Amino acid sequence: MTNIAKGLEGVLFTESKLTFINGTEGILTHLGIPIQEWAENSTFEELSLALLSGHLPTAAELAHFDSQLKANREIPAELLTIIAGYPKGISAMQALRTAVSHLALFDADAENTSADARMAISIRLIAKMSTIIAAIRRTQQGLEPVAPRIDLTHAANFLYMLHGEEPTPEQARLFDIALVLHVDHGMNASTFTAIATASTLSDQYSAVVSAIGALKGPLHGGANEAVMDMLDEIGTPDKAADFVNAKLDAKEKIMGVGHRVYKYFDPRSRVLRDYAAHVAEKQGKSHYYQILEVIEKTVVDRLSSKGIYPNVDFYSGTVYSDLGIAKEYFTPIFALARISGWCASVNEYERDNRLLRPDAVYSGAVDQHYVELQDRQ
Ligand SMILES: CC(=O)SCCNC(=O)CCNC(=O)[C@H](O)C(C)(C)COP(=O)(O)OP(=O)(O)OC[C@H]1O[C@@H](n2cnc3c(N)ncnc32)[C@H](O)[C@@H]1OP(=O)(O)O
Ligand SMILES: O=C([O-])CC(=O)C(=O)O
Repeated sequence: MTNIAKGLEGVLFTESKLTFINGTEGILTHLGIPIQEWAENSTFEELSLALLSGHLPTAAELAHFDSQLKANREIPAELLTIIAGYPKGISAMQALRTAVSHLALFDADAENTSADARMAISIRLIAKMSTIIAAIRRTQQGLEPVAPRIDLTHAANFLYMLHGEEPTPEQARLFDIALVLHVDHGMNASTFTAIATASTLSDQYSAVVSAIGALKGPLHGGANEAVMDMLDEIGTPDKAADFVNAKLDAKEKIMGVGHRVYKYFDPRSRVLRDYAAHVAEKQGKSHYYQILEVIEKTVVDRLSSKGIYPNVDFYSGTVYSDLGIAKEYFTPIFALARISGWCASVNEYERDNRLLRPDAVYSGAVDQHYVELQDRQ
């Protein structure tokens, strides 16, 4: 009997120096540094550069990278016109996937797959992703896009372009922490997809467009929006426990919980919960946070014996919602952060590339012969 690793669970296909996860103890590190330390001390810009370069950058390296990102924030005017012409009411992830593909058409070097070109395109993509997402949101609302500012951090500039007004320093920092928490996560489905595409020696844009498609699904990045749908469906905290129990009795999944690798609390969900709690406390407990507290307790009571706990998507939506972000944009925001992890992982893999090509056990018919159309039953 041949063993099949369904869902590729536990299959090791490469080495990586970027991210380590211990799923039983709920530990996540980047370059050996715990995620909690990155969240507390670092920024999206710094973690992105650390993963792209493989080391903790010096102040001069970080300043240079920051200036490169700022210089690359603008997107072509033609692309803005294309984005503004997308049909109204489309899903934000569909729009993002298409817009990044369109962006490649305006990059004369898009199909250059040398290591230097991949790095330069990575920087352009990281910088422009925020401008694209904000432009999609605003044009979908019938508003004018807001041009990026170079005097703001990556996080603050995104909120500024999205809302058309500068965030407070506290809002900008909270959003930056959320980005830091989402930058990378080992061989998750979208990173694996990006690597699989690049392993054919396809270009960086194609790898990222593939990854956006993989992130979109509700079993992966799309779960953050699905959590908010669930909270809206539940409505009030007193209904949360019954809702969860009924779902589990019907053998249905609760969104934002469970993970292929973590069989304990996802450490990112703990950081996000603390911030969500802090904001809820300050603003008078938001009903979303209160519902999540009940869901978490019910899930842990019923499913911790199966290793099912809240994941990163569980609390992120309440934090974004507190920042005035519509739920359709939660998954694009995941992409806004993960773009750095995708690019860093692709660039690392490409240094010693081998075509990714797994196999399947054939279980179909054998010894058959072609039957003429008129002779078939
Ligand atoms: C950023 C991220 O991608 S984090 C993940 C985001 N996704 C979600 O939150 C969606 C909800 N969660 C899930 O669907 C899953 O936990 C996944 C897809 C994340 C991981 O799935 P897998 O490792 O393939 O586990 P699988 O789906 O096979 O489930 C294993 C068992 O746990 C149960 N289980 C897993 N997740 C859940 C859940 N969210 N709610 C209830 N039960 C669950 C399954 O029903 C199954 O039970 P069984 O053995 O009795 O049949
Ligand atoms: O690692 C995974 O499978 C999913 C995940 O948490 C992530 O991509 O952040």
